[in-house]
Amino acid sequence: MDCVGVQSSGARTHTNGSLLCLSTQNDFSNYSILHTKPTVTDAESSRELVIKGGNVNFEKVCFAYDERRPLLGGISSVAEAGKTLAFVGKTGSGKSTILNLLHRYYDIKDGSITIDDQDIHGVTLSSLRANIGIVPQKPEMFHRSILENIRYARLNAKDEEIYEVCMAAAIHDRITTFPDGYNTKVGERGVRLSGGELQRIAIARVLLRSPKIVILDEATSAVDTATEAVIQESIEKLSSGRTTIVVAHRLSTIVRAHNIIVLDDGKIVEQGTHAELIIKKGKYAELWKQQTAIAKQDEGAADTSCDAVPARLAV
Ligand SMILES: Nc1ncnc2c1ncn2[C@@H]1O[C@H](COP(=O)(O)OP(=O)(O)OP(=O)(O)O)[C@@H](O)[C@H]1O
Repeated sequence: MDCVGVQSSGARTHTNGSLLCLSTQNDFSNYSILHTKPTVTDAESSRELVIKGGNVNFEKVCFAYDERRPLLGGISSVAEAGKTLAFVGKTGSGKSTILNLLHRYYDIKDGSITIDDQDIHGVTLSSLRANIGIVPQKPEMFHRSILENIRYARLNAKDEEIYEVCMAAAIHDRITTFPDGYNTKVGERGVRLSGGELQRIAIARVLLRSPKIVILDEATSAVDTATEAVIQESIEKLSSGRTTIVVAHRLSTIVRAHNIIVLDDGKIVEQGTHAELIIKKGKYAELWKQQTAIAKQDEGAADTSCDAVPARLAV
């Protein structure tokens, strides 16, 4: 996980998906979680993951955080090599959980997830995570400069390479407007940066590492239309030539996805391209109608009909 170990002034541990940040001023022995055995570990027979195209296959995936409350009830779908698979659905439907399972923060209860025909439970965690780049909802930053925060993704990257990925992530011009430019300190956990800036810096980090598979958990917070357009531009650069699995809250960011899965209560209720789902006039079309209506209220410009995709978003 990109965020593990990023805070030079603290310690982190990651057991069963929970993340704990501790100050170095504390006596760690008081924290029992540090002595907790991780529940997700390498099997003795684990091999290194070998990426060919980056085909990700979810096969009847079942999962529950708590046995008494089943969450995912048999999710099957494929993210084809180099293509984009998007998950949408109401809050709590299990979208982020699917990303957590792919990254093996938790192990699935039933079914399988394979990458290029290799079960993710049969490969080493380090090789799995090295081949998947994550843009999380809340990117982790450490209180250093923007340059150092991005270089964290590849320690031997030259400054010029960092500028390049920032240009691709549509954040370079913004950074250069800061008085200290790339040397700007981001504040603890990046508090001095806006949500949109943090997301683009996280995209730049992944671009620097250049993995074949990318996971993008879109931030829920609303951004204005102009920011959305630049974020969209950077996401397109990120997705290009990579298998991309996106959890989307703003449907406008996934209209070009090759397949969109609509989840409800941990089950797939619809799937298809944006155009197919709009024609279907089901849950996705309803959500699209609601979001474009809100955009119209905000901007006073968008067309709210399900049939008309705004030109900027045309498939
Ligand atoms: N670590 C956890 N332990 C127990 N329950 C969890 C955990 N993480 C998530 N859940 C629960 O699982 C359900 C699905 O959560 P998940 O984050 O996957 O939903 P989501 O569709 O991504 O929601 P959102 O759109 O709000 O981000 C929710 O009811 C949530 O409360």
